[in-house]
Parts: sequence; structure tokens; C-alpha cells
Amino acid sequence: MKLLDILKFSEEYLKKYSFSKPRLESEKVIAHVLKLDRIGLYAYFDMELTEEQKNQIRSFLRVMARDRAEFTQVLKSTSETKEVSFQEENRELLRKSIEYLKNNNVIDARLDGEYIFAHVLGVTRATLTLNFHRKITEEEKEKIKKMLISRGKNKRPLQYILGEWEFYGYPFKVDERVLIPRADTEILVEQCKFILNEQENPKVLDIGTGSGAISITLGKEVKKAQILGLDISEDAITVAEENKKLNKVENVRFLKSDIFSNVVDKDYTLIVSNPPYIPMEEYNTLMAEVKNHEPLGALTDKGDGYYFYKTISREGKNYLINGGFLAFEVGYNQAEQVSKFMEEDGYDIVAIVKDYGGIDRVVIGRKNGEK
Ligand SMILES: C[S@@+](CC[C@H](N)C(=O)[O-])C[C@H]1O[C@@H](n2cnc3c(N)ncnc32)[C@H](O)[C@@H]1O
Repeated sequence: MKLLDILKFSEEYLKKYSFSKPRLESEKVIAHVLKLDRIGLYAYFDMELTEEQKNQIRSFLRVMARDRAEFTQVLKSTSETKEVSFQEENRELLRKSIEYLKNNNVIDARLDGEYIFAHVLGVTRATLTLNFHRKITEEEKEKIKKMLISRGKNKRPLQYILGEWEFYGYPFKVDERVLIPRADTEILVEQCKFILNEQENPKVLDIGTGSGAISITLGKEVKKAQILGLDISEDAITVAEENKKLNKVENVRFLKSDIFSNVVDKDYTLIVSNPPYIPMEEYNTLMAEVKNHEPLGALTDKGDGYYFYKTISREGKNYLINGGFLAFEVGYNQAEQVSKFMEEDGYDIVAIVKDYGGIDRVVIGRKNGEK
């Protein structure tokens, strides 16, 4: 059956049901099914239609006749019905995915599941379910599945799976080459900001910069500061440079250096560091997510956890101006010992700041210039 025959048939059919514009309505139906422009339909009058196309046209006509409704109304209500069924299908898919993560002992299964869906669908987590009105394509389902397995079975941290994570409201690319920036470290940054805002042209040295989280955030937040972030890991420097570009920050540079080995200037206003501080014996007890995926050299000093504090405190004096500051993030039980080392080295302890869990997390000393 050719298109013209179908058109005639359809017109007659709608006439029988007293449609006022049967020809126009028929053209709309056919143009929609064949994905053609209605005005140009005549150019396809000789076209043979497939069985499926004919069936689709018939079913539209039947519904229009049954409901005495014009084509556009019918189309609207069928797509609304579809939206409802996509909503249900997608919610069910999300529910099963969360269940899968739970069964694989993922602690924040719901959060992680939602982040994975949002990432693949290209929306924010907050608006995820608002975007469930459309079909999730097979390709997207495949991506979601791979990410779920990576999270559930391989215990890869969510942040590495997504490839990007927020720190202090800024985006940071992260993967296995660098430590995932933690919320606790935002407290360290906050304290450094207070100090730097009071200084005229502050110079900052960030030791063990990793993804560049501390350096870049301070660079964004304190425009008058000049910041040098260093790391012993070439890979970390590469990631930090990428993050510098991502955040379009000008007042930050990065340098490969083993603590102070390549640092030239001796007039820093502030030295800040979140060094590897987990003692080796504790390292072995860490969760699989951390131990098997985050860089060992970013987590532990392979000793008692104090190597970097002692070294940076002792040598740091030579790189600070008189009255300059040394700010450390410390492990849950290290604040007292770190303060002691710093006092012995000639710093006055000016603040010990707690994290959101009430644990002493940041120690800040000021070089007193007498030792
Ligand atoms: C705990 S991570 C901190 C990363 C980042 N600053 C943050 O807070 O998210 C410690 C960093 O110190 C670096 N590091 C380890 N040993 C170092 C050394 N001898 N000299 C300089 N950096 C070092 C590691 O590569 C790692 O990037």
C-alpha cells in the first residue's frame, strides 16, 4: 500500500467519525509516523509503507476516533503516558542499583548510586529524579553498570570513578595519582585564609600539594597571595597543573620537590601542609577503598606518622619570615605531639582547631624569631 492510498483511507475513516478537517488530521498522523514534514508529504505519495508504519497509523486513527480527539491531543497524552512509564522504569533501575551497592557493603550506597546516575545522565544529583522523564539509553545503562561494578566489586572510590570532586566549592580532577581532597582539609584552608587576609603581599608554600586542592583554593580565595605548591610525585604535579587550568587561577605555581630540596625563596609568610601522616601500622587497617586505590606515598610516612611534621617544623623556620606561620593538618591523635615539636623548634602555638567531628585537626604555629 502506497502513502497516497493510506492518506485516502485515513481521510475517509476520520470523516466517518465527523472530524471537521479529516485530510489535515490524516496528514499530521502520517507525517508524524514517517518522520516527514507534513507540507512536503506529496513528494512521497508513491512511497510503500512498512507493516509497522501502517500499524502505527491505524492505532493513532483508532484512538482519535475513540476519544474524538485531534492528533496533537492524542500525541500529547501518549507521550505523557510514556514519561510516566520512564519515571517508573528509571526509579526502579536506581533502586536496584542502590541495592546492589548495599549488598556489596558500600557505606553510602544511596549517595554513590545517585552520583553515578547523575554523572552518566549529565545532570546534578539534586535534579536527578526530575530528569527521569526520559528513557535511559542502552549505552548509558552500560556505563552505569560498569561504574556500579567498579564501585561495588572493586571498591574503587566514587571520586575516582567520577573523575572529579568538589573541594571548597571548586572542581578538582582526581584519579589514582592523587589523594582525594577531604572535607577536613577545608578547615585548614579556612584558617589559612584568615591569616593571609591580614597580610600585605603574602607568599605561601604548600608542601605535598597532591591534586593542588589547598594551593588552588587559597589562590582563588586570596587573590593577593602568591602560592607555590610542591610535591615529590611527578604525577601529582601533572594533576595539580590540570586543576590549575580547570580553575583558571593565575597566582599559583607548582614545583617537583622532596620537601624543601628545590625550594629557593626564604621569605614565605605561610607554610601549609597536609602531609602523609598515617603511621605504617595503622595503614594496614585502612578500608579497601583507601588502601587499594589512594597513593601509599600520600597516606603514610612508612614510619610513626611524624616524619613530615618534624622535618617541616625544623627546616621550615629557614624558609619563613619572622612572624611567619606554619599550619598543619594532623591525624586524629597527633595535635599534642605536633604542637610539642613545633614549640621545641621555636614556634608559638597560636591555634589548635577542631574538625566537624570535634577532633583537633589543625595546628598553627608562629615563628617567634628567637631560635
Ligand atoms: C595527604 S596528601 C595531601 C594532598 C593535598 N594537599 C590534599 O590535602 O588533598 C600528601 C601529599 O604529600 C606528597 N608527598 C609525600 N612525600 C613527599 C615529600 N617527601 N616531599 C613532598 N611531597 C611529598 C604526596 O605525594 C601527597 O601528594
